[in-house]
Amino acid sequence: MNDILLNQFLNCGFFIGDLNEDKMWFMTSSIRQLKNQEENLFPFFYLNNFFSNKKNPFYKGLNFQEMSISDFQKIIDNNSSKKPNIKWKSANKDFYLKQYSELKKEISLKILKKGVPYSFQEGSCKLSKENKLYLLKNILKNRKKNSSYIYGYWNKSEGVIGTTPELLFIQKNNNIQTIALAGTVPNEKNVDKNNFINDPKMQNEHAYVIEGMKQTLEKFGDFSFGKTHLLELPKLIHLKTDINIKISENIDFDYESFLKELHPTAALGILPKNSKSNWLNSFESSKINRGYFAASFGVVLNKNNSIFIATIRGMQWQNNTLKVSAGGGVIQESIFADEWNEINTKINSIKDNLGLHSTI
Ligand SMILES: C=C(O[C@H]1C=CC=C(C(=O)O)[C@@H]1O)C(=O)O
Repeated sequence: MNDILLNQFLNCGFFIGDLNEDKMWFMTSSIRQLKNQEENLFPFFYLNNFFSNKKNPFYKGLNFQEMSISDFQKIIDNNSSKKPNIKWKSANKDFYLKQYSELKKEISLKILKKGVPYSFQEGSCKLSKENKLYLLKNILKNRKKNSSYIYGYWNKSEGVIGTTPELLFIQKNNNIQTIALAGTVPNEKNVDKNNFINDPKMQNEHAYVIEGMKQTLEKFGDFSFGKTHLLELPKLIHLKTDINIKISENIDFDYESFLKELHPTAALGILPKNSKSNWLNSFESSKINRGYFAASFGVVLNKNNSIFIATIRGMQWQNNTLKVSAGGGVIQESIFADEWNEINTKINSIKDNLGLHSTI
């Protein structure tokens, strides 16, 4: 990547990187939003919103590259960057409490088993190119070799950047790899990992995600679940189960229909997925918009190879307004104070990852 390309990338760019594989894909230069996906346009990026109702989620630029994350880091590190001076408000507790209380009512009425309320912390700052470089440098510097994915997208007025553990799926021919991820504890020195993995509340929260995924996946083929284990991130630990699906021969796999069936799973949305409950939608009709929080984001290399993630653990912006959002699964056994703590821990972990250290 030369200086001209880097400059174009910082104006308008897309990237997704796989930390386990030390591999990333990025796209820049005259990026167009396509009306529909045309087969000969591979590779392209896909960015929808949480509800998957964006009209033109396909993006194509003139320059598309694959490189190792380590090589990309060397290029980025050679350029000067600047920490953004962000004025933060406090995290929005009222917005969270309202969702939490409504959800708890629906759970007690047995309309829902699980939901994922969220909140956010808002800040203001107009991000310059040097600021974007600073955020990029930080997510690269703070990366660990684990099953997480770095991602980013921006144009002149909006953007999102972060490091997510929430893989939606990787498609390689008729094999699909996905995960169930739910149950969280801060990764602190004295954390009792055994206690965490055996905690009945955490296990239930996790089991609900698996239950929802089984219902979706059985439509596509045979699937197998790995053993539930710990995913240890720098600041948080989660319960994770790997899932593999072999797409049935009689199904002509189409990543877009699969994505729309799968997302949001109960790790980000609700269980049951097809519930008549209006809980998930109702918070969107308020003035507060999720924007790109927990949206589906992917790179489609060709018909047989794509990778999709959910944009959690990141910061998004629109003009001068920045937002760091976080959600957490709530079930019958959940306690408000613990859940609100989890939201704050997650928000802090995101700011740490981006090098925006400050307390909330
Ligand atoms: C929705 C988020 O996390 C999800 C992913 C992992 C663990 C989760 C949990 O324990 O609640 C959430 O389902 C978020 O961080 O914003």
